[in-house]
Order: sequence, then C-alpha cells, then structure tokens
Amino acid sequence: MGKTAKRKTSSSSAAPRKKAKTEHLSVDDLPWKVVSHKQEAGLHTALEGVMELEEVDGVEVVYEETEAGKVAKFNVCTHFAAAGLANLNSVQVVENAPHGRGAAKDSLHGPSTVSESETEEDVEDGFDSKSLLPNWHGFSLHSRLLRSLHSQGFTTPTPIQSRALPAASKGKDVVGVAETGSGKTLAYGLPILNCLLNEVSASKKLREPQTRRPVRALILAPTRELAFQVSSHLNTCLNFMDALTVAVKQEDVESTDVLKAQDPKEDSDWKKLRKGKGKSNTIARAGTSVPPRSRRPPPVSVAAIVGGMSAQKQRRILSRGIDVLVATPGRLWDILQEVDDTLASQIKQLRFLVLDEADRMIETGHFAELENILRLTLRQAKEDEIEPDSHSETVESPLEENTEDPADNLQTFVYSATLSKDLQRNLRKRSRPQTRRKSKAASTLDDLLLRLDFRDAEPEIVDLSPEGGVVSTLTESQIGCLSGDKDAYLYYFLLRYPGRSLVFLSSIDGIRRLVPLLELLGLKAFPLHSQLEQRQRLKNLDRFKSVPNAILLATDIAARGLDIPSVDHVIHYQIPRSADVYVHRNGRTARAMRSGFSLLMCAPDERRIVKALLGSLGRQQEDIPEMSVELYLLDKLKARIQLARQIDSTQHKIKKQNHENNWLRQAAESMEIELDSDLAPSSDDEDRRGVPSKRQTKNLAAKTNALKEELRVLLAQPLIARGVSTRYITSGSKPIVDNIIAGENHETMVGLPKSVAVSDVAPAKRKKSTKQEEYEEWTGFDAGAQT
Ligand SMILES: Nc1ncnc2c1ncn2[C@@H]1O[C@H](COP(=O)(O)OP(=O)(O)OP(=O)(O)O)[C@@H](O)[C@H]1O
Repeated sequence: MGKTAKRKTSSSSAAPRKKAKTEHLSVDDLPWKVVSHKQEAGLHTALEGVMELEEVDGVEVVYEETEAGKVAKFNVCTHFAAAGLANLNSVQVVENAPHGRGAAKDSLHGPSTVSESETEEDVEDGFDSKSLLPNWHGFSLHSRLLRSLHSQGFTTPTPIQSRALPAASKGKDVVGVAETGSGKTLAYGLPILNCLLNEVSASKKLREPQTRRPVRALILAPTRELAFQVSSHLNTCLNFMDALTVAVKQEDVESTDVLKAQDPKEDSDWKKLRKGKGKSNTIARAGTSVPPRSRRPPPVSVAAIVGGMSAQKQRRILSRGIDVLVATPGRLWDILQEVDDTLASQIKQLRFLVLDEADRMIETGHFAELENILRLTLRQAKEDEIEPDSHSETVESPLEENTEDPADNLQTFVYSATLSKDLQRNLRKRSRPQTRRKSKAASTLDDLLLRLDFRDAEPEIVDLSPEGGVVSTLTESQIGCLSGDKDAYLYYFLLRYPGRSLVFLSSIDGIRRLVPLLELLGLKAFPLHSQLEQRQRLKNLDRFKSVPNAILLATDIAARGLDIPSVDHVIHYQIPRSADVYVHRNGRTARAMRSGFSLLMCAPDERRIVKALLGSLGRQQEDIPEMSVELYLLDKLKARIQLARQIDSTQHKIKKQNHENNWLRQAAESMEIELDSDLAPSSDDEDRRGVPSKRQTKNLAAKTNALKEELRVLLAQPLIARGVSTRYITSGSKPIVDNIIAGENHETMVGLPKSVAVSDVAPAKRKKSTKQEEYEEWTGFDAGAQT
C-alpha cells in the first residue's frame, strides 16, 4: 500500500514474467470486485453507511494531456491474467469442476490441484507458504487463501480451525462449538472458499462474464450485522492485496474530472468515496445504482443479502451471480417467495449449507422461515419423513414441491459458541440411520437441527466450548446495586475506566433514555437496536469502532457474533435473559486471545434470576468477584445525573409541545380550515384544552438553559476522591504527589490512580480446564505480522 502506479509497475516487472501487454478499457469495463472490510462488523467508518465499495487490481492509470485538460486512461496489464491475478480476468466455469463429496475431497486435498495452484501463484509471486506459514501447511489450502491469512497475520489456525478443517476437507458435515471470538467464521469459511477456489483453478474453461453463477454455499446468520460481517470476513480472505496490485494514489483519481464526468450517476458515489481519502490507495468506487457494462466476475464471489436492503440492490447482487450467499432467514425467504424461483432451485443443489449461531436463529422469530429454507435442502425421501411441526407456524411455500433429489453432495456446517451437550448427544443419536423421526425433540433448537438433512451418517461434532462458558482471557465482575442507582454506577465505571464499552440493555426504551443522558454528561454514546434504520445501525457501529472511549448502548442484536476490534468492556446494565445470552454478550470482548472485561449490574430483585442463569452454566454468583467502587465519588456523580435527568425531561417536554403545536397546525392546514382560537397556540398563559401555549414552551426552554448551565459548571469541577488535598498534594490521607510525578493520576478523578478495570477486581477462583489450556497455547494474533 502507499505506492504510486509507477513504483508498483516497476516492482512487478522484477518478477520473471512475460512482457506486459496493456489494453485500454473504460472505467466500467474494468474488472471491479467488491471490497471487503477486514475484521469489521459493518463498513468503513469513512464511508458512513455506504453499503458496498468496489475496487480493481492490476490497472495502471495514465494521464494524457488533451485540449480538454488532463484525461485519465486505464490500462489493464494483460500479463496479470497469466500470473497471480488470472482469476480476475479469466474465471472458469464451475460446471466443469469436480462435484460431490469425493470430488470435494479431491479438490481440497488432491495433489494435482494443490500443486497446480502453488506453481501458478506461489512460485511466480515468490510466496513461500511452507516457510511463512508452517502451521497452515498441513491443511492444503489454496495459495490465495494462504496469502490472505499471511497478510492478516493469522500465522496459526485457532483450535476450532485446526479441528474443523481436516474434517470438512474429508467431506464431513461438522457441528462446531467453540468459545466466542475463537475464529469459527473461518473454521467453516476456509473449507468453503478452498473448495470453490480449487474448483475454479482445476477447471480449464473460462467463465462468461455475464453468466449468472449458481449459489454454491448458503450461510444463514441471525442478524444483518453478522451477515455483513461474515461476508466481509470471507471477502477479505479472497481479496488479499499482493505485490502485483497496481495501486493509484487516491488524490490522482480525484483530480481527474474526466473520470467523474464519465458517468454522472456515479458522481455521488465518488463523492462518498472521497471521504475515505488517503485510507486506500487502490482504485475503488462505491456501489453504483447501474451495473457496469461488462464487469468480469471474481473467481469466487461472496455477498450478503439482508433485511433493510433495497429490492433493487438485492436483485443486482443476485444477478451478478454469487457463489457464497450470506443471508438472514427472513429476507432470504421473502426473496424465495416473491422473486426468485431460480434461487430456490439453486438452494436445492447447494454444495455447502452453514447455520451460524444456529441457536440464536430460532429465537429471532425466524423459525418458520428458516425451516422453510431448510426444507428446500432436504432430499425427497427425507422430506416425506418429516412431519409438519406442531409448534411452529409454518409459512405456506409458494414454491413447487421438491420433486427431485438434489445431488447428494451437500455439506452442512452448524456453528455456535453455545450448543448444549444434550443437543450434541441428540445429534449423535440422530446421525445413526433411522427411518422415521419418532422421539420428540427436547427443544426448538433440537427440533430444528434434527430437521437438517445431514448427508453424513456421522457428522463430526467438535466441542471446544470452555467450562461455564467463560473465555480464559475474560475477567468477569459484578456490582450489586439498586435499579435506580444503575445510571450512577454506569457513569462511574465509564469515567473511571475509559475505553471502548459495549453496554447491553434488554429494552429499547432503556437505550432511548440512556443515550441522551450520557451525551448530556459529555460522553460519546451511540444506540444500536432493531428500531433503527439499517443504515443508521451500521453507521453507529462504525462510529463506535472509530471513536476512542466510545460507548455503544445495544440490545441483544449486538450480542452474537459481532467482531468489533478492541472492545475493552462489556457491561450488562440489564441482566441477560439466559445463560447463552450472558456468554455471547461477554464474547464481544476478550476475542482472539485478547484480554477483556465484563461487568454484571445486578439489582436485589435480579439476584434470583442471575443465580439460576449462572447455575445452568454450572457456576455460582459468588464466583464472580465484586468490583470496588469509590462510594464518595459515586455520590458526587449522582448530583450530575440528577441534573442531566431534569434537563432531559424538560427537553422532552419542549419537543412534545412543539410536536403537538405543529401537529395541530399541520392538520388544520391540510384540511384547509382555520384553527379555533381556543385551540390555536397563543402567547397567552392559558393552556386551553391541553394545548401548550407559546409562553409555556418559552418558559420551559429558559428553564432548560438554566439547568444546562448548572450542569456545565458541575462538569467543570474536578472530582476529588475522599482524603485528597489538592492544595497540599503531599498531605491528606491520600497524598497524590507520587501519582502526579509518575503521570499516573486519573484524568477526571483526582486522587485515584489511572488503572484498568481488571486491576480493581479480585482474580476469579476458577480452575482451568484442559480445553482452556489448549486455547492458551494458541496465542491469537501474531503481533509481529500485524501492520
Ligand atoms: N487463525 C487465526 N489467527 C488469528 N486471528 C484469527 C484467526 N482466525 C480468525 N481470527 C480472528 O479472530 C477474531 C474472531 O473470529 P470470529 O469472528 O470468527 O470468531 P467466532 O468464534 O465466530 O466468535 P463468535 O462466537 O463471537 O461469533 C476475528 O477478528 C478474526 O479475524
């Protein structure tokens, strides 16, 4: 990155290869591909909610002086087709590729395929995977994947990846259970990408640019954010940046008026892109409303289709052809019902089916949709066996009956951090040959999984879940307090331990109340819940990720799967409704062997539920250490909170009054009537018929301003801990001189040392399990390889 077109071109010419031929193409004819956003749940911060970006490799931009000014021309170096980027320009037909279980095994392990990809790409690029990634060597991954793993610093497979990959490559169905943040996405994603890439490499025939490719893999995820994240994570593995990429300075791209003038419809997209100036030097553009005329397909394409996305965008994605479709069940079922019979028939012929966070999907009210989608993947004989479910309202399928058996090549992967032991036992039993489902399933999830048509007689069950659901790098803590004091304790924690904090609430109303409160107190808080527009949800996630010391107030839509880098604290402001939710919420921190911290706020009336919840994890509430709090400071914070609540309440009243006044006026205007003087808001002090007068609104505004001023003064006052003398820093029961000299004085709480939350709780007295020791051997990111 960071190289100009000139430097890149010369560096690539150092490799022993054919002389470069260039072909002039228009901007739309370039081989654009969708940009993935490494390890991010949503989208790039600078893109502010833009749904998709595209980029192009192997293109040289040259500028020609013309009478009209500087003109940009795009030269595609055709030798890229012969080298490592062959796949961009010459994608091959999948129909000719090996199919089926045995074929999958071959394509993952077959010596000819692997060596072919190594000679084509590794040797030419000088990428020596054997010495650079010795720990991945035994998995025979496609060189494109290896290079991506290397560029991401993933030098060693995580334990779940080490266990799942060999099973998947043997063509087995896999049920994987492993702790949060342990790399489950790649545990199922790598085998899929590997198989599809090898199919492309093995096939000799070129794929036509405009051919709609059949969906080969379907990944179902419970939430939109998770679906985007999975798709982005897999795209990162496909679209690594290698030395051959010809990068262009973004500034150069921007300076080309001609470029912008080429397609006026794209102008706004380019403008959006410019906000990300300097972040990427590869030519990139935001997803356009009109598909480029002859864009060539990437070797394997991954895309997400979720609710909240426009039907037009959805159609465009599907018409491009997707190999790996990541979807939420609700939206996918809508498409299957309303739009797309082709897609339904492709789902009947899937090569891979993944249920990510399977246990959550049945909770989100998507059970019926999920069941209907899964029904499409059943073999005919099995479909006959399964009786309609009594407890789910099955949506009538408009699709024709599944009349023919799909090829017997479907591989199914089911992953979660929380699949009960009972369920795993049931799956084992179920995997034995049986003619008819006789026994009643123990739970909805059991039922759902029992409905899966594993082609494998014995699915591989890999259970690496830690005892009690606690990740070894997580420090848990709790605070016992009255419900009414939770705001003050939360505020205390956020001030005392700055960092990125994810606060979970069970109710949207609670989030709506807390966000303005924290904002008034000078903290950066963003909401995330299902009643926000999708665009706003992604935007808030991105803001949370980019602003240091930000706070995300979220419902449990953020509890599962979201991989937000560096969440320092997870706070359970309202207790989770189940043990699984507790585990998954905690899993947003302490990911990939990083340390993390969780705080459970427990009111007296919640203790009973917490006890039961922890009991089901085989734990006791007493196992979780209490967090120490400076009560003296807490009282001072309560005064601030009281004031902030008053301001919020008066602001709310003003808003309501304005709304009522406006509503009345607008209603009268739309009916073309004059408002009765009794009803018209007047400047009189009389509030007739409940409609606020202007004077009342004015008074409230004045009151709010006065309260705001009071709060401003209070916030400006230092918070001084008990026993601290700011005048005589060497005296008092807590002399602060040493901390000041050492630069360890807390920024906002004078007299307290700077410290991390972990250091203010007693270490947990947990015994490590063998599984935890296994995880500790895997040290997560290779720090040296990180950029
Ligand atoms: N082999 C690896 N080495 C280092 N980091 C990895 C490796 N594989 C994945 N990761 C990183 O670990 C993080 C967690 O991965 P992922 O989101 O797949 O976890 P998960 O197990 O699915 O978590 P959850 O249960 O919360 O959904 C991601 O940032 C991912 O990029």
